[in-house]
Amino acid sequence: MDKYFIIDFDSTLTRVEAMDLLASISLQGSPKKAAVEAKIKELTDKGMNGEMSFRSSLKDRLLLLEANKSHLVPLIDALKGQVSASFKRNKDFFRSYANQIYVISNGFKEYIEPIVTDLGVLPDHIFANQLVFNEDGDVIGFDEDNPLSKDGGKAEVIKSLDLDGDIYVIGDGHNDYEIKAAGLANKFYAFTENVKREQVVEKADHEAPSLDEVLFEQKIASAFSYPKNRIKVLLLENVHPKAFELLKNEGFSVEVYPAGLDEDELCEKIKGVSILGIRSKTQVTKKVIESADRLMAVGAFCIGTNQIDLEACQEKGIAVFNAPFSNTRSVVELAIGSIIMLIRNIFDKSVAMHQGKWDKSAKGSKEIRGKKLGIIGYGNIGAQLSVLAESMGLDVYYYDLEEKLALGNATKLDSLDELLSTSDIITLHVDGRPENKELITAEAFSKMKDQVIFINLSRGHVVNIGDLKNAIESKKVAGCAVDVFPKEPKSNDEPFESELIGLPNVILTPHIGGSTEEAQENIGEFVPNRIMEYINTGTTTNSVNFPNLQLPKLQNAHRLIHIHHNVPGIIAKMNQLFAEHEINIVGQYLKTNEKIGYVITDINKAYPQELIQSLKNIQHTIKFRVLY
Ligand SMILES: NC(=O)c1ccc[n+]([C@@H]2O[C@H](COP(=O)([O-])OP(=O)(O)OC[C@H]3O[C@@H](n4cnc5c(N)ncnc54)[C@H](O)[C@@H]3O)[C@@H](O)[C@H]2O)c1
Ligand SMILES: O=C(O)CC[C@@H](O)C(=O)O
Repeated sequence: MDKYFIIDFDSTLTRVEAMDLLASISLQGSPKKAAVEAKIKELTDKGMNGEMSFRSSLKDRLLLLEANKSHLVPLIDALKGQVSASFKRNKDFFRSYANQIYVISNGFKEYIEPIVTDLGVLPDHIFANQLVFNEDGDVIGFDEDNPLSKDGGKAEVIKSLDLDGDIYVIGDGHNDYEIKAAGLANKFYAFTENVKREQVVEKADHEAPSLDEVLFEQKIASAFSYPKNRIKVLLLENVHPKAFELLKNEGFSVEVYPAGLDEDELCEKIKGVSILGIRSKTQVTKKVIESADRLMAVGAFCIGTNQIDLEACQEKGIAVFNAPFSNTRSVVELAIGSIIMLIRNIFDKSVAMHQGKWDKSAKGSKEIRGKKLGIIGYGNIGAQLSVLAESMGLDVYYYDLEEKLALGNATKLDSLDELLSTSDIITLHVDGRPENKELITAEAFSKMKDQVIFINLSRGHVVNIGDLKNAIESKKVAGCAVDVFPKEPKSNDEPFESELIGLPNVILTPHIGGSTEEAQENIGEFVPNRIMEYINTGTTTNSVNFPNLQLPKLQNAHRLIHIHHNVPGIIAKMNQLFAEHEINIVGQYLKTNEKIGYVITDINKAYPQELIQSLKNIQHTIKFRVLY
């Protein structure tokens, strides 16, 4: 039995309503423009939602337009750039099914035809209204004999086509649903890539957020082996809206949640999720990973990844990405600001002023110039701080577990103890690895100079808070800034509790070292781009737990991704299978780390399903994915 596809034009095949676009062209420069456009939009929606008869909606809109034949050229040009993304990428479908595809629209043939014939729709498979012009070329109406100018017109046209086969309707409006309601279609797909009309979706047999979804459902080859809208993304902890926008535009189904989730909540929520986005609060534990049934990637929308069980992710073939330097500068600036505020006791002075107390005195206030700044952890943040601090006259010392290049005139110290005893100001910029738990305890404080300034913008568990409190109370520490805490509230609605509350010359901030608009927007762009690269091409650049592979763009080939435990002989077994199936390898890329091997194989021939199964069955396989 043949399959026929009836496709709507406005807001389905193109992202926009052509009449809205025509209005903005024809009313260009007119003082009425905004008001008329709004009215046209309202009439379009009413017609599409079924709140108003279609014919009246069309008539009223045309009257408002004041359009002329000359406006059609720029309209067609503009529409060419507005073809829906999933239609654009599935040109093969239009070619292969040309005899079975019809575009039936209540819009106008004058602009529909040039757009859809470009896609490969046959001219005699296009049904639409026709404009009527006067001798000056002004639009004065439409051909009222055309069935598509009437309510129920689409059904009438389809009936007249007398198609012998199954009929599938793809559209966003009530008038598309009417075809199914008239008993003329086997299925109505509510197309929601551009606009989602709840009243229409409710009545549809299937919601199609893209053409890929329709093709997947119909078992027809599509540009994507798996429709992106079936890939669920869960974004927690209020990540920047940019991330939502990018992932949504990519076609994924994205859910956002403003706060963090605890382990049990996340174990529940993670089911069906392919991409998880978190910040520093959500703990992605082994239990969470074990509950995840579809997870492919985790995005840490921050620098630190200590909140993620990276090994458990590796074991399940889940790639983890972060933003290693998007908020570096913000943390450094806060460190500099804190140093100056603390060394001058500014916060306490300011609080006193707010209480009406004037305490003009230089006692305990110092310049930073010439003071010894000790940086523990000379990574991206530590090193950048070193440069800025030096330019402000601080004498920089650092200690790092790894060999690091000293920037400017900074002095590398060989032990933590040496740094503790040398520095007037100590600032922590180590990562949150478990071994750093309580790196700074009473013992460390006892090795510091008296009246030291102490700053922790790294991770809460790195410092024993009780010991810090004692050091402040005993005046060992003259001032401190703490941005990170062993226990932090999950959201802004939870109260903050700490032994440090109320202590003198102590700046407490709610883990906002990296929370600037610039940094968050940067992160909101950086992490989704890494994840999308991974999902679309297999590239793992910047992954923190996968071997990093930068892959070439794929052309006319299929890409197979195989993730396995790093044991000898896997690639030989894979290639033996390719040889057995007489499949030519056009590119193969392998990279391993201590735990896993990551192999990408590009092949130039359609692959049989048995090959896929055999590749999955290779012992030590963790995950297998076909990209195209
Ligand atoms: N407060 C915030 O909002 C905020 C923002 C960004 C980053 N951070 C924290 O800052 C940390 C550092 O960020 P980064 O980008 O500089 O990371 P990084 O990985 O570039 O640098 C960390 C450095 O610390 C060193 N290190 C680790 N443990 C050490 C130890 N015990 N003694 C000495 N050196 C040690 C490492 O060798 C590395 O050079 C992040 O891991 C994150 O936890 C906090
Ligand atoms: O924004 C966050 O939640 C964490 C910021 C910071 O700790 C980081 O690791 O980048």
